[in-house]
Amino acid sequence: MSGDARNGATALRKTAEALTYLSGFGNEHSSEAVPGALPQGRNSPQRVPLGLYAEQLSGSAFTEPRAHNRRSWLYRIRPSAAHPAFTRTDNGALRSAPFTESVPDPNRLRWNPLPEPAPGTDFLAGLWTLGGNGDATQRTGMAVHLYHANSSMERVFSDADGELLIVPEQGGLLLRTEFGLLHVEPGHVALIPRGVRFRVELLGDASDDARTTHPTARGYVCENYGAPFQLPDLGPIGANGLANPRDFRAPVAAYEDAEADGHTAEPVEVVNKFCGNLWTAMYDHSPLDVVAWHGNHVPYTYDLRLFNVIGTISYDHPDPSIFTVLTSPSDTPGLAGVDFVVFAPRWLVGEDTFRPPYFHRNVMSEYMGLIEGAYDAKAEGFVPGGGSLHNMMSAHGPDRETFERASAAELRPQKIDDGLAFMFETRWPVTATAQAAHAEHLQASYDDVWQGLERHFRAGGRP
Ligand SMILES: O=C(O)Cc1cc(O)ccc1O
Ligand SMILES: [Fe+2]
Repeated sequence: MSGDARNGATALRKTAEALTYLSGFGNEHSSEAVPGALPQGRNSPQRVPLGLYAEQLSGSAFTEPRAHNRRSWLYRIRPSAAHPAFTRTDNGALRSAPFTESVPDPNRLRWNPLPEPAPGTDFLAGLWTLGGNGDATQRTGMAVHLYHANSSMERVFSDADGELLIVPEQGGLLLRTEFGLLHVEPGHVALIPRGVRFRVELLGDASDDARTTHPTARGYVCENYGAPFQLPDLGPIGANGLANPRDFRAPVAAYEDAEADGHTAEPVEVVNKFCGNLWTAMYDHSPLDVVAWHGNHVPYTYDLRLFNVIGTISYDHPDPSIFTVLTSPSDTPGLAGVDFVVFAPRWLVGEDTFRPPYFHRNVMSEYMGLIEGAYDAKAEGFVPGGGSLHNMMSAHGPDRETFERASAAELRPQKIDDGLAFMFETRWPVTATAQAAHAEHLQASYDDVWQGLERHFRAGGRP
């Protein structure tokens, strides 16, 4: 990395670390980068302050119930409508629902991390689809993507097909969005709502040493075609707990204006994912030109280590739905299109209890990833940046080594704080893409982790 590039990365990180945010989940936020830019008392005045254009961005139908209604008003230098025609561009390794390249596979599958990307791979080019379900054109289902990038985006991306839940595993990210800037590090997540334009810039590792090497970024993305993620109901848990609403952070308004001092704006490539395909157009200005905004269809971040973990203080452990950070409800109450679940550091105190995840078969399909460290059901082979897929009704649970260790362990209070795992759990089976089903980094003998689980049964006697 050249001295200039290093200074650039350091400056970018300083920008990221100095950001301020608005607090709260689902709020009616408002923000202005220039005082007086936000119209007061109405959304669409005859003339918008400072000569801005008013524009509504709808994330729900106008007519959806108030509790589900999502829209924001953006006050921008140019209206979004001022752009040339989009033309098709290469989808790269991005695939969309319906997933028809492979037959749905009942086998337990596990992948190692993605291989190194070619030089100059930005976040968008680095997206690699593992699989998913539903239909992007019907706004149902979800896709699991991974990304591995080594270059900041210069172009801008938006996804008409769904919202993007970005789960970094390596490398900090600066997200420049229409609503302002967001900073995420591994252990945080970011949510870009449907249709919101953004650019991903790479910050590298938070430690100084790593910043002297070329920044790379790796992680996971859940593309949710269905209803926007919301906080789960808490039921008997009460009014507090799990992910607390005030810990979600939305950006403050910030805009790009290359023409500010009479300069000519550089053309900006804008890529739009629409019904499964990528489309591109060259804009004569940056679409990240929103000077003020208000509304509830906004991007946000959340630090997973702030998750208030609830579990047993007697015996057994609750089903992992107790670890739900965000849920996308489907049309059947209690049955999520997709849940985002985190296995955060926590104490295990259950008495006379097999403490790791139990053996089970689940009508829901579970994709699991690892952000850091280890996961308590797997002694080895499930590594940060890798992932496992336990599809509808497939039998899974602790590997042999974990089973033997946990069955013999002395049950003292034990802190699990050596890892951060997550799950995208969906009501529909996940069909792998061809590239995932035939990937070199697909593990050949995952089934073997359950080999050698010996018979201990003796009729008429205790083992
Ligand atoms: O499969 C997994 O590891 C996730 C999981 C954890 C747990 O404690 C119970 C059920 C479950 O699906
Ligand atoms: Fe499971």
